[in-house]
Amino acid sequence: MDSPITLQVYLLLLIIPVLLLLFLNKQRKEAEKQSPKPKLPPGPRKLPLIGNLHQLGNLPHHSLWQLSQQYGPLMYLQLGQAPAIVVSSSEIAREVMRTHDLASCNRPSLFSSTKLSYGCSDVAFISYGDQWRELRKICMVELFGTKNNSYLHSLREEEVARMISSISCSSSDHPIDLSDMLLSMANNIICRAALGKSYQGGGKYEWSKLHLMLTEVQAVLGSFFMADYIPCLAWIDILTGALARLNKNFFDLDAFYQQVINDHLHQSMHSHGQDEDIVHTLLRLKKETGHLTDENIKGILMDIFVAGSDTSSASVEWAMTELMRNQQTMKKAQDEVRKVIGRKGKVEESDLQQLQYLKWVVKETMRLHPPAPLLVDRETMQHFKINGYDIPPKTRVIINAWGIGREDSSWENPQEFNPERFMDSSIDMKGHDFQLIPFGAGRRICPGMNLGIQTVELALANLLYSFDWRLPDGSQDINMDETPGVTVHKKSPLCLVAIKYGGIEA
Ligand code: HEM
Repeated sequence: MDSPITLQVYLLLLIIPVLLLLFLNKQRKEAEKQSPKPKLPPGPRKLPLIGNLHQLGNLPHHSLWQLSQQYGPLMYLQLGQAPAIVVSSSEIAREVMRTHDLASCNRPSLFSSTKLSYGCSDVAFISYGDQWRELRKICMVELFGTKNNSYLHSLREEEVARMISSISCSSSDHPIDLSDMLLSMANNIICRAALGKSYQGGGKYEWSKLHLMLTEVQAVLGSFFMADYIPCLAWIDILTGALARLNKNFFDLDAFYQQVINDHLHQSMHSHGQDEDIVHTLLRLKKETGHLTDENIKGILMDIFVAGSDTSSASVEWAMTELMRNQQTMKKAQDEVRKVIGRKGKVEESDLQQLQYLKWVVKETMRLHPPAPLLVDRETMQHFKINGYDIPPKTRVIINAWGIGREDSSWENPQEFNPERFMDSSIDMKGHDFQLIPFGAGRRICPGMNLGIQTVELALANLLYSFDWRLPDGSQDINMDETPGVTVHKKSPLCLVAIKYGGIEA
């Protein structure tokens, strides 16, 4: 007797969800009719599920630049499930990073970066808001600002001098791996700034191990994209081992940072002010303000190690590469520095103001080879309009600084390496002129910009002053291929023969 009733119940259970879906669909369609569809920027057709991900290629700054030639400087893409705009002109960059900076200065919450930044407890990946403002102020005022000037200044001079002396010791018949030397120099500056006296050229903290872990982190950040773009396909990251690699890296790095912090707690704190390393400053602020957590401190350390060293070394590497391919420019830069410094023996930071041509060389290098060619992804928080197009909230913002540096309308013969183009120009690279934005612009501009620029200028000036450079016997040209990743390096290391410049000895 029960069975007809049970059948009716089953039927009802089936019909109700179907009716509900139909009802919701009708509601959605009506709502769409009432509010007109947003007018999105143009962009290429997308495939189901992956959208335009397949069009990013190995070197996304190149592929996106190509696409922008067809679809324009404000382009709309669907990256898996993430809607994104790609900005490829200085005018649109100004609109985004100045006019609509507040609406577009969030960071997307990515699976890999969230994990590595201790759940976005750092500065680079934390969402825009009060906590970001507070951490950022600590970076600008306490870590990289005038308070620490003299400490950072002496670290830079010591480490550049150390690099120059180890190049001097190499045989003038054999090529040296300049890329590797530059990376060690930049790493030593950052490690000593962060860890202070505990870090003596490696020693206790095994820099080589940390460096390997960080290199792997960069690779993971760049390649871990299934979970970041198509969450329902995250299992592919599990199968390919990306998740295991990420977990291992995080585990190793966390152990390293924990050890650093424990050791610092057992050391006597330097008095507030000169010569206080970054970890000591952060631990002091934690005690004084009660606002910082250990997660914040470890997150900021991660930012500094990941963002601070290979960006500077990559810039000098590219500058030397371009100068080797443009021997007349090399000669002008060397003549200038040798004339200004004379027989003093080394370039000091106080000399840099007089090296006008060298500064143009650095700007020109940053134009053609910004170390982070797509900056760091932002995400919009509110709706806004650019050139009549709607930009909805929660849209990723990708700014192609590499492409903007090659824009025909801003630069004459943009592919040419020509530092003289800055002769009668006031364009700087500090976020005011949107044609040249290697450090980004607006609220999220790089807080380590001054430290980065000083390191690059000082290292390059000393390399040009102290040595003449030639390609190893048998090599005709330099390979300009780039490595994929957040920071772009030369694919093959820059190997050169260094010949000590005779004009230095008195
Ligand atoms: C040549 C050297 C450097 C270059 C080219 C560079 C480039 C950049 C770029 C493009 C951004 C993203 C800006 C944006 O979103 O608009 C950034 C952010 C950042 N950089 Fe640098 N950087 C350099 C050196 C450094 C150094 C030395 C440090 C620290 C020691 C550093 C720490 C950071 C941090 C913490 C952020 C995140 C800021 C935020 O989201 O609020 N950078 N950098």
